[in-house]
Amino acid sequence: MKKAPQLNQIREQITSVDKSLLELLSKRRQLSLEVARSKEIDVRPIRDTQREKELLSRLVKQGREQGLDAHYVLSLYQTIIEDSVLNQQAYLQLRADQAGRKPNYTIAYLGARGSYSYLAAHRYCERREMEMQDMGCHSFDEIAKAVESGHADYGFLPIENTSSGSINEVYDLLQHTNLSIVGETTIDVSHCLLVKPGTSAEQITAIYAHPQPISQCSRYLARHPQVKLHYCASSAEAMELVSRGNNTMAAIGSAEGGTLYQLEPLEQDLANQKINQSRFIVVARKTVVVPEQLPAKTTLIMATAQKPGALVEALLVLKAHNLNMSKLESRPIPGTPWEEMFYLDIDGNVSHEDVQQALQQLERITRFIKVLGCYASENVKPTRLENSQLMIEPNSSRQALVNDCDQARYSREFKTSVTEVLSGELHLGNGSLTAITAINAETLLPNPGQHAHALREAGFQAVLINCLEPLATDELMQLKQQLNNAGLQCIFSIQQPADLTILPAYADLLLLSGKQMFNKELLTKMGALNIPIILERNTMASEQDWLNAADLLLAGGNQQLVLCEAGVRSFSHPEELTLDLAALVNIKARSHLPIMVNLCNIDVQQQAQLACAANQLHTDGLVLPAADLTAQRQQLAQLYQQRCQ
Ligand SMILES: O=C(O)C(=O)C[C@]1(C(=O)O)C=C[C@@H](O)C=C1
Repeated sequence: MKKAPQLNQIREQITSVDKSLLELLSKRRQLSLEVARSKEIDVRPIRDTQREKELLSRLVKQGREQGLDAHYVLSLYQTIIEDSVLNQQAYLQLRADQAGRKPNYTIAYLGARGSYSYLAAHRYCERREMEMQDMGCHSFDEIAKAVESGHADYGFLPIENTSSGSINEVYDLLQHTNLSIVGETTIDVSHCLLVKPGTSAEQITAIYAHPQPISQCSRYLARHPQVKLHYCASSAEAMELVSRGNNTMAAIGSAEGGTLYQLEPLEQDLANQKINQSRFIVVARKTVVVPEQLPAKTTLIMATAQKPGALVEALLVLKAHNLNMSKLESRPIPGTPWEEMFYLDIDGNVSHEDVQQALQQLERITRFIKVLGCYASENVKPTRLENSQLMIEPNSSRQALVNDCDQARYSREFKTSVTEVLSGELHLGNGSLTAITAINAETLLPNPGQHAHALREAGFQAVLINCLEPLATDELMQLKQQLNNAGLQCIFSIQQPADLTILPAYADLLLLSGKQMFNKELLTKMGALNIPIILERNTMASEQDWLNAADLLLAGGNQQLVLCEAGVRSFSHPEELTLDLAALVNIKARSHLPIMVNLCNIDVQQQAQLACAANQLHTDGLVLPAADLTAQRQQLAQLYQQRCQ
């Protein structure tokens, strides 16, 4: 028998190859900095996508000759180029700020060493070769105060997470502080199960974690129901507790943070979502000037006039100046019910003419407007290659994994005209507002005919029926008939796979509950139906997850699809849902599918105001919970009127 080569010898060779790879990567970084120096003198933009395309297509070709597949080479180099661009940006920004350079900087952040905020701050400083003195704080307010009072030079505040959405507390804080946003940074949040060395999985009886990681790892935790969960104020506190404890305890945190507490990762990638990232903003007392060559982002807050269409009017100003809005968020103004403050991120430099002009125009049509900061954008969009360049060679097993993003069925590239979904008098996607009310079957059943007419008269076009208990087929039939007789469409919600065996026969439309959004089998089955489907977003789903689910459904053949935003989880109040209004705008830009908003799971106090905001942003439909019909009739009249203006 042939003798197997010695494992140790092969590993030694791998170690030596890895060392050479790192040396080469370091050399490439140095060269990239030389390029930045040359661009500083010539005043050329950092990003040169033409050069990147040439470089990537050559590398993909050379990689193939070495037996490496195109996607592997492409994703490796996209990471390398992102690093190169961010280093060049950091270098040029530093050169611009040179006059104010200090030997070291005090950085205020949430939690203690090892927390995700600490890691973000650490990485930010490392790239800028800034000596960091860390100042852990207990709250966002404490961070702001530390910077305002001069005890810290910079503050790091988490602003959004790909799984749990915007962090409202930080947005609210920005309304009251005079600090400026001077930078941003995004980190991968990779949750691990951290234990004391020598601990085995069977020994663990308690897990310590911050509520945010607990909600982001819910599926992993559900697989271990016997383990007791302990909520902590920060990931750092959880790690500290475990480091002082015994082998029955584990913490959820990053592997990097764990090393600071002598903890080892027993399991990795615990989060429900594969891509889990957090974006932080950096605040300081003084503004910075972003050099010409850097892609800049300007964040502003504004309160629009109290009249219908005011927000759209403001957004049209940005459009007229060709300014892209990368984020839109709304928050209530404390003490002024029904009024809200909008937060906008614009791709543009505040010192540029187009941004200046847009701001002046906005000043004329808003009640309040303030620039929170202009800073270098760290959103490095990867350069893509043509699909033909990435075509997988025959016999490659990776072919099935190719996700042809440019040709995604939900995208505007795939279909230029907006999809219109018609069912009876309900018309979604034609620019008008459709109003749907959500009611439990038990409420409707005693007298469905009378109920249906009252709902129609109040201004609704459809009823979303929730069945708390399974209904008999004659009851289902009765509900549909009575609603249809009153001119209303009947929507049933699919909460679990079994619902699909009965409900389609008695519904005009079906709503797939967000809870089932990741259920591929169910998506495929609903894609095979010839009945309009409303696809609700899962509270933990990113926009891309949601669109991917839509794509799977469309692939089944059913093109009568409507998306429905129903709220996502946020950092500050993970137990409550936050309506993601920016998703409404983003999805409309990316997809031809109609999109509506379900307010049933949102805090009652905020529903009226959010309905107004969603209407101003041209939502195709609104789902409102059952309420007093006279009040709802008035609300709908106002919304329809607002829409016509
Ligand atoms: O060639 C350049 O101009 C560079 O700045 C280097 C580099 C790279 O890392 O390869 C980085 C950014 C540019 O967009 C293109 C290429």
